[in-house]
Amino acid sequence: MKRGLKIALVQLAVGSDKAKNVAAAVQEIHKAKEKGAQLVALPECFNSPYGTKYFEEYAEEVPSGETSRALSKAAAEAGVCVVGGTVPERCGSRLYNTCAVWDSNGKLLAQHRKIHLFDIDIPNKITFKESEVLSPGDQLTTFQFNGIKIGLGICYDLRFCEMAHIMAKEGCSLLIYPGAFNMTTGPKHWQLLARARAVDNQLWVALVSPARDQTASYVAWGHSLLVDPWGAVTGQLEHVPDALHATIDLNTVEEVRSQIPIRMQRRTDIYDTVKKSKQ
Ligand SMILES: NC(=O)CCC(=O)C(=O)O
Repeated sequence: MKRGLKIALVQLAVGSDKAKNVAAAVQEIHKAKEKGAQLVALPECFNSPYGTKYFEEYAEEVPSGETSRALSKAAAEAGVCVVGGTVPERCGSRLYNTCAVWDSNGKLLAQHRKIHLFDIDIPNKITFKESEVLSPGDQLTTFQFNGIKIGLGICYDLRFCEMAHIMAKEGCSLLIYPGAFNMTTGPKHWQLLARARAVDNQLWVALVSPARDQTASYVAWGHSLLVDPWGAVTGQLEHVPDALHATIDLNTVEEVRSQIPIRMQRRTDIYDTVKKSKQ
């Protein structure tokens, strides 16, 4: 018997008009529902241009801000789970890069703050320092929807294999990363990292990017994609606004895990990946 979850990865065009960005997201959630999606995932930084100079201006409280309220309402009206990409979140004097997840009644299911901030310096290519304005989150985030345990990461979080490994160990069959790689690292690492996390952990991996805007100060790579637990890319968009529809088949997770049983073959007497509990 096929046990599946129908998902839509929505590669939104993001501009400087916040209300327009949010309205476009709401419209795409309804469109995805019409095409049969049960879970709709949006990109990193979908209500604001991506860049440290924008975060303060576009930031809102989560879940009480206007973007959260619009997504919660859209999730309830469409009757779908919404993995709400990310927004710059204001919490007291701090800003975070945050993904909120809404169930099909519009109730907040999960809230993940990006743990690994995007601070890189590739001379003559790209220098970016999220930590100039953002604070890092300090916990891993998983949630259940329709009997499937799903783990969340945000963009640069994808580079950290320990995080994915722990979420897999905690029972996740699907990891979703709203992300916005760029024109330097995107072609080199975007698909490679998604396939690596999928094959290492024998689960589904979905990456959701904004569409590319050549006029933006940060040009996103696009290419939202889905990788299966064998490490095969089962669907990938180009760089223009679009949506990827697919079914997450849980049988594939069990098939790979039983046929290649690395989960039982780890030499944890020699090494381990442990989750530290917060004091
Ligand atoms: N928004 C991000 O975290 C970008 C990450 C990225 O581009 C990378 O190469 O990593």
